[in-house]
Amino acid sequence: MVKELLVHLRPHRKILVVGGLLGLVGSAAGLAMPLLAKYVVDAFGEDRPMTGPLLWLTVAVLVGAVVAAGGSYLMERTGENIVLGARRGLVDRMLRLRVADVDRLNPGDLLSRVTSDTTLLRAVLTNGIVESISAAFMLVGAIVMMATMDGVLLLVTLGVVAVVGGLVGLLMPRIQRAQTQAQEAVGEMGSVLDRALQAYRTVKASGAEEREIAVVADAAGRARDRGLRVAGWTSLAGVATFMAVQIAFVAVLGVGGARVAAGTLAVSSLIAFLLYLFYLVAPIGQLVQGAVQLQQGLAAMRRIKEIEDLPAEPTGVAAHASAEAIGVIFQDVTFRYGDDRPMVHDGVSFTVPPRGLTALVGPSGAGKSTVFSLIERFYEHQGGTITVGGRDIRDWPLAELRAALGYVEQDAPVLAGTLRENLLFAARDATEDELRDAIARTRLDDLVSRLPEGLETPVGHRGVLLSGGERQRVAIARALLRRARLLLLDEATSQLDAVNELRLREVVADAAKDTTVLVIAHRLSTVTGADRIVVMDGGRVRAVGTHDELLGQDDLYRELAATQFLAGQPL
Ligand SMILES: Nc1ncnc2c1ncn2[C@@H]1O[C@H](COP(=O)(O)OP(=O)(O)OP(=O)(O)O)[C@@H](O)[C@H]1O
Repeated sequence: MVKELLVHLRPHRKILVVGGLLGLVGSAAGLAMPLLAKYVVDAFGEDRPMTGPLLWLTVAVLVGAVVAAGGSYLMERTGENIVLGARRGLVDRMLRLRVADVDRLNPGDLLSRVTSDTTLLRAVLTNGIVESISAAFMLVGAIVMMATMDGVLLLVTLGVVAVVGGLVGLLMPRIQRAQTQAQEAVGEMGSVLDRALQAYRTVKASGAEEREIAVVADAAGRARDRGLRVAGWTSLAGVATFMAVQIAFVAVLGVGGARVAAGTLAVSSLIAFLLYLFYLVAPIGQLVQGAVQLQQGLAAMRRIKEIEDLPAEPTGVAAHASAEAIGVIFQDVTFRYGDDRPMVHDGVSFTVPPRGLTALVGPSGAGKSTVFSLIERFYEHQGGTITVGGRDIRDWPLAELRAALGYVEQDAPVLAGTLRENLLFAARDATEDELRDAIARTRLDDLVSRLPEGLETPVGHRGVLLSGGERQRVAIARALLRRARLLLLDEATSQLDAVNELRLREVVADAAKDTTVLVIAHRLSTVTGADRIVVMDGGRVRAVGTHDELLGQDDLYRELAATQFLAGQPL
């Protein structure tokens, strides 16, 4: 794990070395001060002029302060760049993960890894490692200087420091464990908050505000408790450090005083030694702090690595080869969402020829949406073959396959931004004419003319300013602009008003003239207009035919048509 931490440091090593050197120069200037103070005291005792030593002392203070400030700025800057690098890497990986892996993860927890864990990384990489190096330098420097003053006093000091160092070392694994738990708690809090915000309207409509607030507050409380545990162990390490220096101070004062009385040690040497001893406080504190930060960084690194280690989908840019409609063939396809999950597709076979409208119908849970997920290769089917455009789906480069498909989800998500940005989301290079054509084909002209700023009107976070029917038409326009060769449309289950429903039907029928349209149908009007209907039940295809054929042949279809579809038209 330490190696992984260093990987993040590598690109910044030059600047870190410069910053580190500046820190060292600053420390060296600081280190020289007790010595210069000794000269001042000696000069005072020996009646020599003090101007020289005093001048040096002032120069050392100034140089030390300026150089240390410059070094610390460089380090902070590098820290920000390291966080930026880690965040970019993490976000890049997150958006390329496989859908199956994202299903298991939680959006709120993922967010906390990008925001909070990366910040911890900064502390360990800059303050932690670099300041620890300069602290170690200070420590060694101070010890060398102390050795030149008096060997006996040095041994007394080192003895005390070693005992405390051992004790602090024992605390480190506990700090790391507590920090991991604290970060997990922050992730959990993100998850529950995300859940409440995603279902914001449902929460309000259910009068569940209090309950949800309590759940999030609970999670926040857990994060606090675990944070406190980290603080507890860290404080203990701090107390041990403080005690070490105090005990050493008393011991040195006792032993040193006796040696001064015996005439084996000069008073100035004892003063300088004691000053060095106090100089040890900061670097020892810094080293302990560095070790704590290292534990925190390792905990954060573990959570970042968990995501970075997940496999990513292959990347690639799809050349838009053709806009020719393509068909789909499912042949004895088997699929389940996990080894311990039930079969969702248990030998699904059907053929959708190029062009025309094919409707998928079946009771809830029959596996209809899964058909779309497999065509988009959000998941990999386990048995049988899926052929798209005459080519096994596994032989398609992923980016090329998805470029050939248009996918309209049931709740047709609209992203924040303007209507234009939403329409061009899947086809950034579409021309103004193509855009106008898609708007006309999806009967969105009304909407555009009604919106205060037309296409440039922001449609709100998740498209809250649009109706359900409008959102679906925007999503279809998006798919058309992508010049989808196969349009996968999961029809909204929500009731649409007659005008919206008619428009949507016209749009779909229109698209089916030159594109293959596969629609998960929830409306009778859709199936009556379909060229063919595939009836799914319990992970299998039980019948294929037109509406009239199926009414005569298939009991389930007859029942579905009578009960499940909206009875908008007489049978
Ligand atoms: N991401 C997933 N992970 C695990 N199981 C899933 C996942 N998506 C769907 N399932 C399960 O697979 C089965 C088929 O789901 P699917 O969404 O394909 O059905 P459907 O026919 O589209 O149903 P509906 O009309 O209600 O949307 C269901 O039992 C569902 O619980």
